[in-house]
Amino acid sequence: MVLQAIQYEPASASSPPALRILDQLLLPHRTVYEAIAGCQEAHAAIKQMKVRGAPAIAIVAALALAVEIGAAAVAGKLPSSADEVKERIGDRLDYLKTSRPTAVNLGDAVGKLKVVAKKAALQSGATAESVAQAYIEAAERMLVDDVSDNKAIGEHGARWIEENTAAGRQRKADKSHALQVLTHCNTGSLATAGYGTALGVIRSLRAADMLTRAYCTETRPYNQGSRLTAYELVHDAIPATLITDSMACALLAREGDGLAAVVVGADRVAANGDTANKIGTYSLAVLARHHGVKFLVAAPRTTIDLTTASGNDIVIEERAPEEVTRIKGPKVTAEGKIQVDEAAEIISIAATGIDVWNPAFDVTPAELIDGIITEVGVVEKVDGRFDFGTIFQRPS
Ligand SMILES: CSC[C@H]1O[C@H](OP(=O)(O)O)[C@H](O)[C@@H]1O
Repeated sequence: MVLQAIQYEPASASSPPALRILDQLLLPHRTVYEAIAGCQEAHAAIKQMKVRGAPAIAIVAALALAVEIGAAAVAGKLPSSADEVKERIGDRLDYLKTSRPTAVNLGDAVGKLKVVAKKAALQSGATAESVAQAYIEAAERMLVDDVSDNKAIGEHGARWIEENTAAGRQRKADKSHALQVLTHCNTGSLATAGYGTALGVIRSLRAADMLTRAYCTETRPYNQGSRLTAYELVHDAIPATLITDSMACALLAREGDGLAAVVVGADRVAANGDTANKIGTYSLAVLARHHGVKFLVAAPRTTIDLTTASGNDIVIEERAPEEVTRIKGPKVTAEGKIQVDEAAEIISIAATGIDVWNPAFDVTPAELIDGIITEVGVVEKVDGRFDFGTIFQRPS
């Protein structure tokens, strides 16, 4: 079974495109796909984090509008002119962009897709249908491009670790040596269109027989690590160990050179390399630096935001207190049987009346980042500074 956060069927002669998302609030014990008929459903699913992950959010938003437009076209209910379709596309994309603020991929996709619609509407002989079709094709290309980008990220990251870490060099020379990696949150097939970014690096290391073990943090409070990354690693039969977020320091102290790198994803990389990622990432970067372990960010170029100067300018989403004070999951019998077919239990784990701070992300300063792995190569600091100028000229 291929793990897919997103299932999409292109339009046929008689039926519009169809989109379904895997409801990640029910993973790992229940696999339920939910149909997304348009922008409202997509906005709600993204806001509730039924689907999450910077690339996946952008792709689901883009495809939800493709489904909406495709359905209108099949029903003969598109606005009558090319310009009206272009305006409708712009308005719906602006609405989708409000679903979550921190990940730049959504905003990047919105900007690019608006340009597609604008250019299509300016074509001589443009019609409502031609603008609609141009948009749908561009949205569908995002799904395909993301998987190929992630596989390239995986390869670049694996090669960098092999060449730039003691464990990598030892493991390449002698397979009796261990090479372990620690990752945070979920950056795999459940956060993207497939394969993943940081988890893509782990997959590529494993495919090259370089990886002996992956460690994943549980990533409180949403538990992307224990519910999603652990699920992906078990699914792929990659030797892996789950730790609580608070165990990371003891792990780095225990594992020494055998732990080659901490590899994480990103939601927004600012122009100076400061990186917003899941809450807890910054503390891992500090620990990695203290223990002499490489700290790597894996992200496609669509996550690099040259219009945001530094981490100080990144809006950090704050989420509901209940995500911290409650946990939800299936009951477990005294014999240890997980009751997946019964309604999930919601359990309070905090004192009533306590104030809660629940930022979904934090910012890791560029100074603590050893490399940013993209689909066109690994960017390292030169004279202490990241310069992304060249990577946007490189062909994918
Ligand atoms: C390749 S996913 C990037 C990023 O998205 C996750 O956040 P969330 O689960 O809240 O959408 C996490 O920060 C990942 O590193």
